[in-house]
Amino acid sequence: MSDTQASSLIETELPVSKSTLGQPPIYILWAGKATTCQGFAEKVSQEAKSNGFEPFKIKLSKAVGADKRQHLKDGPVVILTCTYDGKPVVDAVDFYGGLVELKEQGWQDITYAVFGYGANVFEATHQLVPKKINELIAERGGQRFLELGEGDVGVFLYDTWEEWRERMWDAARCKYSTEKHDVHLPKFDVEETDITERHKTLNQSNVKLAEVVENRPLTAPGFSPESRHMELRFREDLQYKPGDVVSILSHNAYADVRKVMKRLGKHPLQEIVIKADFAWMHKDRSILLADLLTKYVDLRYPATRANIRTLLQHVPKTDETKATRHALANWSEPTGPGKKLAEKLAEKLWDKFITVTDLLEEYPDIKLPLNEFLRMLQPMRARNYSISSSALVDPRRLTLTYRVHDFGVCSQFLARLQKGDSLYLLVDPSAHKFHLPDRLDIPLIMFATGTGIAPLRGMLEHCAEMRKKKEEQGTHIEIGKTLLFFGCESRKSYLYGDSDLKKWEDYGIVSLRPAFSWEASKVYVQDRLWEDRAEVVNAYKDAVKLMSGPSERVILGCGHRQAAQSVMEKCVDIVVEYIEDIKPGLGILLPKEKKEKKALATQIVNQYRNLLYVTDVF
Ligand SMILES: Cc1cc2nc3c(=O)[nH]c(=O)nc-3n(C[C@H](O)[C@H](O)[C@H](O)COP(=O)(O)O)c2cc1C
Repeated sequence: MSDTQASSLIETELPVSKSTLGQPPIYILWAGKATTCQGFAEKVSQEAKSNGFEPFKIKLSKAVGADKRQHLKDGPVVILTCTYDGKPVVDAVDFYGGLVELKEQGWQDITYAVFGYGANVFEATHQLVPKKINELIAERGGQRFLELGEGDVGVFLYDTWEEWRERMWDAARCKYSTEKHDVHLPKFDVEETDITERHKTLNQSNVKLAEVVENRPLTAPGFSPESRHMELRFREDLQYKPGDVVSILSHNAYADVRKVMKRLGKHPLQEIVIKADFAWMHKDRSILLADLLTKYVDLRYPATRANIRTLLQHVPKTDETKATRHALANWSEPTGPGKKLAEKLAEKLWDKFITVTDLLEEYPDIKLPLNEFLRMLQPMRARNYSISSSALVDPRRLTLTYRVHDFGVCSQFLARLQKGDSLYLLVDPSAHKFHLPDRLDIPLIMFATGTGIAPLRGMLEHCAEMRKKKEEQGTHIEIGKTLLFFGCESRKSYLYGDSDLKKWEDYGIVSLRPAFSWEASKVYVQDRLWEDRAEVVNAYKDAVKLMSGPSERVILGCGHRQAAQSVMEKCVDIVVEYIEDIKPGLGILLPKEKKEKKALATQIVNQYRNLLYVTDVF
């Protein structure tokens, strides 16, 4: 804060100690109830120097009596006040009373102007106090240097005030022969703190700012769970490959924050000082509780059994709380006869995503202090999402394909974002090399379920864009045709099925093999794979011919763990049936027994895992 700013905020008392700057003083006498008048006084104070005056702000209550008045003669006096029910406000009562009772010319040699504000709905007493002060001072010998200003809180209050103030300065400068000059008015200066500080606190550095260009549903209206497509635009070029992931630090929904505050009986504006050493937060840091709950902790993390034991400790041991104690004890019993029930309930915690807050709501008997609640929470965790685009299209663009989970902090946060909103995220090269092979002419076999399509969509976009770019240059690039087995619940959740995937199929990049498990035919992705196994084997054989080594990834799967497992099992069956095509010469060595055949095929499939076949499961 500059000196000017600091001084303008300070209230003074009469007599004032004047500086040696040689500027005449201006006395700003004010009294109001709320902040209106304080703001007016502050404004005059801030503008004084540039009009050649040294400002002194004084409450009207401190300007009562002859001894005080005698110090007001060497500069203009500006009086700012209002009326309540025809009467002065508390801080103006003595001043007003003194003025009414004053018999002699006590205001002689004092130059003054009054600005009053009030509401004209109070017809009978509208502006009564400022008007009276204005008249009485004149009667008591004061010299008015400007007519009364009358602001109405209902209409144009600040216009009236600004115009009056301008006239007041003109008149004051004229009377005291001061000059208007440029003084550095205290700037309304703010410094923006590093917005990525939270990311650093939560162990995430090098985040990049992106703007939401699009955030639209991919599933048909009314389909649940909803999946969405988000397009982001960055300020700088990105270097990512399809298959890479981004890491996003989200916010808790305010509804969740409010639930906690209400249950713990905390006011929304409660600030706290962190006294314990949370690993992820500085000691002695002061922070708005709502801010901490919104940004730093995960409010949707299921309660642990240790959490429930802590909750149990905070239930008073009375007869009335017996049922609560019994219920919580069932939950947290790790051994003994209650173990089975406890395990079942613990599963429920995860199935239903039951949080500490949910338990607090369910059991009002728990009297949990705030520090204990905070201690139980996990820090907000960044969530990873596969990139579903290719940087080849535009290095500043990146798309995400995500499902909105009922209990998902991050997916719900993403779903709330709108076009034009911004978001920080970390673009992280994929740890497990879930990438396209270097040679794009190798045909690929892809499996996806649900939003597992994300990285594969990016890869297909990459292939399509590569071909398009070459065509634009008048050259041709051989792109191997991908077989995409895509498991969806129904056509309503066939993500990109009628848009991008269709477009790339028409372009010869991909051959689509959707499997709809909720439709009458009930086809799962592994069923479709089995149906088309002859083509899969042919594609595999074509790929092997072009491969430079066994670590070229030609089979890529992304989706639910269970689906990936079923696909692997089907691959084993395919190897059994097509062993001679897959491993020429091995056919005759294949054992006769079905079980042993399968064991050998499983061995072969496992051999290629993470080499030729990579999966990304969730
Ligand atoms: C209870 C009440 C009584 C008021 N009486 C009067 C009045 O008699 N005359 C008038 O001009 N304004 C009257 N006002 C309007 C106030 O002067 C006006 O709202 C002003 O902005 C309040 O200033 P403050 O921000 O210092 O509280 C009244 C307002 C309230 C709430």
